[in-house]
Amino acid sequence: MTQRPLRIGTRGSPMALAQTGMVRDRIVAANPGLETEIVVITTVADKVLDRPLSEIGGKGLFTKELEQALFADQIDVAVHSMKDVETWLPEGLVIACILERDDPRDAFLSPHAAGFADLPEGARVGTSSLRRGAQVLMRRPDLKIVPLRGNANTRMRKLESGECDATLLALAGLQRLGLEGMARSILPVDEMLPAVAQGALGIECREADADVRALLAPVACARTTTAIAAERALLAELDGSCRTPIAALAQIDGETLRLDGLLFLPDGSAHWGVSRTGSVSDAEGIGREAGADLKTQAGATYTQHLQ
Ligand SMILES: NCc1[nH]cc(CCC(=O)O)c1CC(=O)O
Repeated sequence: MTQRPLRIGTRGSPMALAQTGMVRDRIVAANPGLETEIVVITTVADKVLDRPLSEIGGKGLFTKELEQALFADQIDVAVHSMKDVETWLPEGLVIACILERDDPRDAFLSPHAAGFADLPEGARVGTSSLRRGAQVLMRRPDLKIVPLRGNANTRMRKLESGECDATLLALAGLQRLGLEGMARSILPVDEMLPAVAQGALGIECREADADVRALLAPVACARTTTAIAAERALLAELDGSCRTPIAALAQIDGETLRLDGLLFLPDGSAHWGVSRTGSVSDAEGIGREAGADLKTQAGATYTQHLQ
C-alpha cells in the first residue's frame, strides 16, 4: 500500500474535474480509508482555444502533459476520457483500468430546434469535430458547419450568444456536468455514430506501479474494457490522424460483440461502413478486421485524403 496520498492527475476543465471527482469516489469506495489528492495539469487542448484541434495537429493534445507528469512522478494516476487517449501509449504507461461506460451517444443542443429536422435550410451547426460535421452533412448537406472550440461550458455559451444555431456534445459529458437538461434531443447511434470510446473513462498509470494498479483493479469494468478494446483496435488498424473522421461503437449482448464503424470524408460526400459480430473473446480481432475492411473499402481515397 502506498503511504502518501494517491495523486490523481486531471485536466482542469469543469467536465474533467467533475469526472475526476467521480473516479476518485469510486477508487476510495473500493479502497476504504485511502487518502487522495487531485492535481490539476494544463494541457495543449486547454491552452489553444482558437483553432480546431484537428488543425493544431499531432496526437495526445489532451493527454501529453498528464503523461509527462506520470513519468516525472508528480502524479500517480491520470484520469482521461478514453475518447481523448492516443491509439498507442508511450512505453512505460498503461491504461490500468476502464470504468463502466456512460451513455456513448451525442446530444443535440439548440435554442431554436428540438432536432436536425427542425433546423431551417442553411442553419449553422457549430462543431469542430470532423466526425460530427461529416455525419451532419451526410443527412443535411444544406447545413453549414462552423468551428466551435472550447470546453463544453464555453461551447454552450457560444451557442446561446448566437455563434451557431445548434451544436452537438457528448451526452456523458453533459451528465457529468449535471447539464443533461441542456440536451434538446439525444441522437440515435444510427444517425450519429459516436467517437471511439465516447462515454468511457480510463485511468492511466506507470506500468510498473504494482501498488497503484492494485488500487485501481476493483473499479474496472470488464464489459466496457472489452468494448473499448474492439473500438480502439479498429482505430489502430486505420492509424487515423486527427484529420480522419472515424466513428465506432461496440455493443455487447451476452457473449456476442457487435462492432459498427464508419469512415467519412470530412464534407460528408462519401462514407464507408462496416458492421461485424463475433465473440467477446475476439474483441480486438473483430476491431482489426473491421478497420482493415474500412481501409480496403475507401481504397485510394483513404491514402490520399484520410491518412
Ligand atoms: N473532445 C473533448 C471530449 N472528450 C470527451 C468528451 C465527452 C465525454 C466522454 O466521451 O467521455 C468530450 C466533449 C464532447 O465531445 O462533447
